[in-house]
Amino acid sequence: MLELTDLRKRYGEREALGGVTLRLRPGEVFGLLGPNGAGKSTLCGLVVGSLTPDGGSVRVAAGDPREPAVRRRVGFAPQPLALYAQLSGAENLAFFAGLYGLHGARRSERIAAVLDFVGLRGRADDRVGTYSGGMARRLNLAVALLHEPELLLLDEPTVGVDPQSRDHLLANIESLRDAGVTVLYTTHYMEEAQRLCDRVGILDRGRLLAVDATAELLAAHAGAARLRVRFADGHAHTHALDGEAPLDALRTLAAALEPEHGAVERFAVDQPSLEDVFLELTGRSLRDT
Ligand SMILES: Nc1ncnc2c1ncn2[C@@H]1O[C@H](COP(=O)(O)OP(=O)(O)OP(=O)(O)O)[C@@H](O)[C@H]1O
Repeated sequence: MLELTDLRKRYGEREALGGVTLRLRPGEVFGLLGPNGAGKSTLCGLVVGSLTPDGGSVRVAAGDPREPAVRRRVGFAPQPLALYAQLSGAENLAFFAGLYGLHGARRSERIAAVLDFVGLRGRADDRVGTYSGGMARRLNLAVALLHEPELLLLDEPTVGVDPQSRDHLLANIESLRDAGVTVLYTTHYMEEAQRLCDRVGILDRGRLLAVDATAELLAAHAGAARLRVRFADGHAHTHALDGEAPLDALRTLAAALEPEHGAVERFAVDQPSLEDVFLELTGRSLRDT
């Protein structure tokens, strides 16, 4: 559905993408995970044909995304909102529907369908300037879906949105996946990627460091789950579980350390996360970048 081959992009001296090769399978939700500045927006711009590569190629359904017929197969919800604040939600949709070549009854039908899908029918006639950040993000998604794209690009769709809109957006992406839409989803929220994505690519400084199913990435790079225990005197102990049952490990630790540090006061099991994968691959924490 989407095929990137040795894709390169520079802005002057700055290399934004340094040779990215990636194939998205039809119907998969692919998470492109990387910190600010990793090159995620640049990659999206190249896929929708708004940027021109300096090297390599982008193929969408075996075509060039700069050709209008190919571009129409792609929906894009960009990170900077592409909406008119002074128009209502419905007027924004009508405007973009016109750009996609949707007219008459088909246009009205698609506008109603996407408004329902993102849960904004009740606010359709209000000016977008009065929307919350989360509602505007949902409308941004609605615009991207008007022409029923086969490939949907979502560039950080949940940044700065309230929890309710975030849940709505994530549920929307899940139903798009169920409907067979191929989704390329960029984020720096690893828990979202873990929840939604069939496969994840770790992008850092313009390079794809790893691509695999989330479970495989965790198994290969995130290490074991960890048991954290805190004792009555304040002593804290962390133990890598490595296949051991947490309660067995807790009993062993308690027997060994309680005589010196007093009773176990608190304990927790930390499951490995994509954050650990990022840390292992880059030596940096995703939160600190
Ligand atoms: N128009 C531009 N001119 C110059 N440099 C740019 C331009 N757009 C992006 N860059 C630089 O290219 C690199 C990749 O940027 P890009 O926006 O693709 O990253 P990103 O992963 O989407 O990050 P963010 O989430 O912060 O947008 C960054 O170093 C950025 O500063």
